[in-house]
Amino acid sequence: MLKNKRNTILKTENLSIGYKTKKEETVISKNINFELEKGQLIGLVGANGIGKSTLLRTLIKVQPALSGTVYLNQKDLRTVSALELAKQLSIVLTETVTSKNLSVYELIALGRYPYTNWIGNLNTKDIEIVKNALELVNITELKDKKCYQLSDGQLQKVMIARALAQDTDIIVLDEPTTHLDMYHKAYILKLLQKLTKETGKTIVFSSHEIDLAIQLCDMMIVMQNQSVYYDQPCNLITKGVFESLFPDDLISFDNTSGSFRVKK
Ligand SMILES: Nc1ncnc2c1ncn2[C@@H]1O[C@H](COP(=O)(O)OP(=O)(O)OP(=O)(O)O)[C@@H](O)[C@H]1O
Repeated sequence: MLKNKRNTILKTENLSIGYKTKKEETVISKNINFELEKGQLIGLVGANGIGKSTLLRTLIKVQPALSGTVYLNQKDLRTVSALELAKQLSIVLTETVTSKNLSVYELIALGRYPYTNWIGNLNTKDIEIVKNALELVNITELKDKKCYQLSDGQLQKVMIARALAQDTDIIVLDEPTTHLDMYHKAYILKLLQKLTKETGKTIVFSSHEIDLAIQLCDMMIVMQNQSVYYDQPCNLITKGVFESLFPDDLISFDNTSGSFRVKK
């Protein structure tokens, strides 16, 4: 049966990512091909330094592709203006929250910037969307707190609500579970899963929480030295992709439980 391509939100075609100076080009990864569909939760995993952040930065147009193409809603990313991009794609980078003096409400309201006038006045619809974002992430009671008063887990939820207020088709998060305890790692990823189902948005996140990603994601992008795999977690397990993710001297992947074990 032909797949319904209309649901594709973001697509890469023979994408090659890396860094270029006047003297040399360093290819971090190449032949990257995937199609992210509406309403899916997608986890991006791989060893330290393999290129996850480089890939995410290329997808959000912070750095150019070395070759190949990224399509956002069928349009070549190179031709998407900054304002169009802000209406279609939002980014959650908790490490870079510079405005911690703002209240939670004010920070989330900033998510409306692609739609408001230059003073940032919110109309009735904007206010409704901000309220809805607070409710979806279950942080309405935090709305008057200053961001510097929040724990890492609470701040992560606020940043997710800010991205929801931006009301884009796709939300990209770079390591949203860093600094969180086991419970809150699972909480945040489960929240992302719930949001994809309730809002129909596509959510892509990079993470070192491979076990959790296997349990919660619809699809996963697995980066290895020679290849980038894109498939459902169960298919990736069957193909043995996780077994070759790390050197096998310390940890091994258990196919039955879908998790890593330390070798004793
Ligand atoms: N600005 C840069 N210029 C040149 N090389 C870079 C730059 N930033 C990162 N790299 C290199 O690109 C490779 C991939 O780095 P990247 O940060 O994308 O990996 P990662 O998978 O996100 O790593 P981690 O899991 O440790 O965060 C590394 O070898 C890194 O040294």
